[in-house]
Amino acid sequence: MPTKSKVQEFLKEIEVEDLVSNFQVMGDDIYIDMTSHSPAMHEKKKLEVAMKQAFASEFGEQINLKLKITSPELPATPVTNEIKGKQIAGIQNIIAIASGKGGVGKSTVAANLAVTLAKMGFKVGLLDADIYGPSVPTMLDTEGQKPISVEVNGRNLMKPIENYGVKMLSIGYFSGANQAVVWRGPMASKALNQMIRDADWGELDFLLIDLPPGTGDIHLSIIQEVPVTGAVIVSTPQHVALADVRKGIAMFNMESINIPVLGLIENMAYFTPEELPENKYYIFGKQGAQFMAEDLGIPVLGEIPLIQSIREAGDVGRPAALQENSKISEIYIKTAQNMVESLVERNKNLPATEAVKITTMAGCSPKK
Ligand SMILES: Nc1ncnc2c1ncn2[C@@H]1O[C@H](COP(=O)(O)OP(=O)(O)OP(=O)(O)O)[C@@H](O)[C@H]1O
Repeated sequence: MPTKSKVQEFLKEIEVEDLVSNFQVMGDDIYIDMTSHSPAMHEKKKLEVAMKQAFASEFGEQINLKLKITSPELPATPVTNEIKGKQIAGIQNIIAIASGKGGVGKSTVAANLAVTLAKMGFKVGLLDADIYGPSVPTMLDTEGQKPISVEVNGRNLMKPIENYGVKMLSIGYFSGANQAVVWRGPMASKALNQMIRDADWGELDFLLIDLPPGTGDIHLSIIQEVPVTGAVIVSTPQHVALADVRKGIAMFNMESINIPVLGLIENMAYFTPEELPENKYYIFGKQGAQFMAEDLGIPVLGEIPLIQSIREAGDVGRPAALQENSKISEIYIKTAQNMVESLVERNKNLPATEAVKITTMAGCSPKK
């Protein structure tokens, strides 16, 4: 038969003591008043089921657990963003690059941003989480390479492949990558988690994660398990693409996720012919992203033109932003600076974490 002190001990053991405001034991009846972590109905239900199971296995099926679970008091001040998931030693900032829709150039933008940040003197990693269509190996000319295993502090870790000053991992480097298309969410997120946590990334200022397009369960599991500092959304100016941006942003703003959106990058914002670099043709419409960003209260970090050489550069594995003193490299430097500034702004809202260190690099200028 449970006693009050045994119940007290058990509440401590299962680490819910701080949620319990009152409890009584009367024979096999145990009354517990407690508060859930979140007001969401499913959270309360989850807590109830977990408590019932735990008590039945500790004190026997005959006990009668009478739970009263109330919602936590909503804080008077708005909740500040917090870093989710366990910190990854050595990695200062994890940025998710997302798009509401496929084919908007998210991977191209991620690859160009990565090489630009590296050129600016940051230590950069790029994780290709687009397991259904990995493009990092092609875009950064590392196709066919195989990450080796290294021993670090007694653990066998994957060593990321390196090119253009960027460390990278992609499912595309592993045999069986073709099977990834049939993977379900949990398998995919397990593979990704390994590429994040069982890899020798070393010290990084930024780990960019090229997410798959859309807003599926892979996204949810990555962004819930990985301590993402902020998200960058890539879109083209068309209405259909912009409509999906709202969905992407809504996902990051979900109560259980709450990852700040650092801003929007408008890709293929206008067309510029190679021979007339000052001419801009807004073939997909003008300022759509600008209006949407204003509406959603997020900054536009950059407007990347539609240029033939961006596509060609992606195909040959040398991101266009690497072309010294070109318009496109200038645009990417400005975009990366805006992203860092937005990150600094975001980090002001944070409790002191590793991520805050980047504030010392505010307004960073490109390496000479
Ligand atoms: N600004 C640009 N100018 C010209 N071509 C571009 C530009 N951005 C991307 N592209 C080209 O568009 C195609 C699609 O780009 P990319 O693979 O980066 O899209 P994505 O959004 O990552 O696609 P998905 O996530 O659906 O695989 C590529 O051929 C790429 O070279």
